[in-house]
Amino acid sequence: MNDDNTPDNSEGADDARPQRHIRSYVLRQGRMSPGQIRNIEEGMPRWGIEYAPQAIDYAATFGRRAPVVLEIGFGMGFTTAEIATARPDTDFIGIEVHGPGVGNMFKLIAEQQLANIRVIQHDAVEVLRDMIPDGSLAGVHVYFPDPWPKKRHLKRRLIQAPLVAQLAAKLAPGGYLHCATDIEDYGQQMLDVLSAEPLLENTVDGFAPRPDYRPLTKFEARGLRLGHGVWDVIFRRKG
Ligand SMILES: C[S@@+](CC[C@H](N)C(=O)[O-])C[C@H]1O[C@@H](n2cnc3c(N)ncnc32)[C@H](O)[C@@H]1O
Repeated sequence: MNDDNTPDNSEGADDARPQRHIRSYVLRQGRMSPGQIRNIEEGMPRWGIEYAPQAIDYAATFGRRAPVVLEIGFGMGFTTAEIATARPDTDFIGIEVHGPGVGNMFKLIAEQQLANIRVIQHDAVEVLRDMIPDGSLAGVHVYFPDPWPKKRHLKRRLIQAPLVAQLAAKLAPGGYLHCATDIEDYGQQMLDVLSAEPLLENTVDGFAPRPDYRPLTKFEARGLRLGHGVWDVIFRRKG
């Protein structure tokens, strides 16, 4: 990632190594301020979940039984905090690889005393595979995933058939998968891939109107400044 957390144009040093799966990000450590480092050191033991190849016990993690919504790639966490504040009866697990974003998420949790957010700093693909039980989620949010606009980078996009099949399997019947993007062809890709997943059905005909519960995200605002449109895609698990 570049410093502004957008994909850069290089292939990244990790491309030469054998990989278990194609990464949807290139990790740049970026410049972590002492404050951000402190936020992570203080936040991780309280609201962090360390990656481990072991299913998360939601009740033990949150100290209650409530619907659980997973967010992939929360960026700086502002949207996550706003949604979690508006939905106190739902628990949220946010996954993000970018250190400054994770630090900021912990800062927001501490400042706003948000009891219903936990954070995992790890590749979402591995977290899904190893830590999220099948049929356990009330919803999944994937807001403005890295667009990877160059043709040779399209394979890095998150929303592709194998991941969507995995996400669908993690949803409880009736649970929803909500993706949004400001890149038109990625929006169409989202609609096509979700439509082709047998476990899912569209909540509307085609693209969804932006639902009230989704605030403007940082990357959405950036896209709007650049004159982009916005495409929301919301499907439910059948059954
Ligand atoms: C373009 S930003 C959007 C951030 C935020 N959702 C927003 O709308 O402002 C995409 C984020 O996804 C994160 N990301 C990309 N691939 C990821 C992965 N496999 N696991 C976890 N986070 C990932 C990136 O680090 C980045 O912060």
